[in-house]
Amino acid sequence: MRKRYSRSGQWVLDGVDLTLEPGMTTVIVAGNGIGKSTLLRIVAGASMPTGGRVTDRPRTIGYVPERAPAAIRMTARQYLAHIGRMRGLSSAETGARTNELAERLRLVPGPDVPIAALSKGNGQKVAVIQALLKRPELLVVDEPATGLDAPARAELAALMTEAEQDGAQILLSAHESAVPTGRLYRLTDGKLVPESLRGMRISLRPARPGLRAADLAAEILLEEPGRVVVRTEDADTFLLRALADGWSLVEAVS
Ligand SMILES: Nc1ncnc2c1ncn2[C@@H]1O[C@H](COP(=O)(O)OP(=O)(O)OP(=O)(O)O)[C@@H](O)[C@H]1O
Repeated sequence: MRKRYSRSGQWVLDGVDLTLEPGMTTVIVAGNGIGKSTLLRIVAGASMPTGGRVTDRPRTIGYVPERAPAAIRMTARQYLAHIGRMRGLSSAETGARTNELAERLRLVPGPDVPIAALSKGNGQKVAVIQALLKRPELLVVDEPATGLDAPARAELAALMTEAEQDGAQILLSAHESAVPTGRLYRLTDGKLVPESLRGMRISLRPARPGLRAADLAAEILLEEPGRVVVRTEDADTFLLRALADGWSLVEAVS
């Protein structure tokens, strides 16, 4: 899948290939402005990719965006009643689940005040409640740590574990400072690199055109055009062998 926001703009996502599994949490880690929200919006169906597509997306999707819409004049309960109707829940089911989740997340002062009058963190709790109102088969949470106090973060973690145990596919984004547990991928240069592949990225010029770095050494974790990723502890051995074979070093970044 690829995504850019204008015809001549940079690719924010440039060849992302990701499979989510039921009952498993997948975490995308990257710094600010790299494209985490872009990827999560596309997976949740809130935005279209420029190229490629999302296949077999489950029917019931819970999506918690990074910033909850704040300017809603309805009360949280009215808004959640509306979401419950759209998801095919009865008013009794919606009411019971609203009360349960509002209590667990400690929504203050409660679901009966206008969303616009809630604090930022409590507005975020309403965004979490709407995503979990009907048990999601796909749960997408953009930076679960943002804006919530410690007890609410812990409760959200518990709710996500419950969703995982119910067999949901879960996709989260995070910064390095607060990485939840799960299968980790780093988003870098528009691509996903499994976290187990973290190490030294080494750009090389081959000794002769057409040579592949993978033929040089067994230590390579990932080969991309013009560069490889090797474990940091293997970097010296790999580089010495490459230089001895006549390759040139262009750049090495850990
Ligand atoms: N609607 C949009 N129109 C144009 N550019 C956009 C739009 N949304 C995001 N971008 C750009 O795409 C890039 C990735 O943004 P995105 O919000 O996906 O990053 P992020 O990794 O979630 O960042 P953060 O951690 O700061 O939330 C940024 O350069 C951003 O400016």
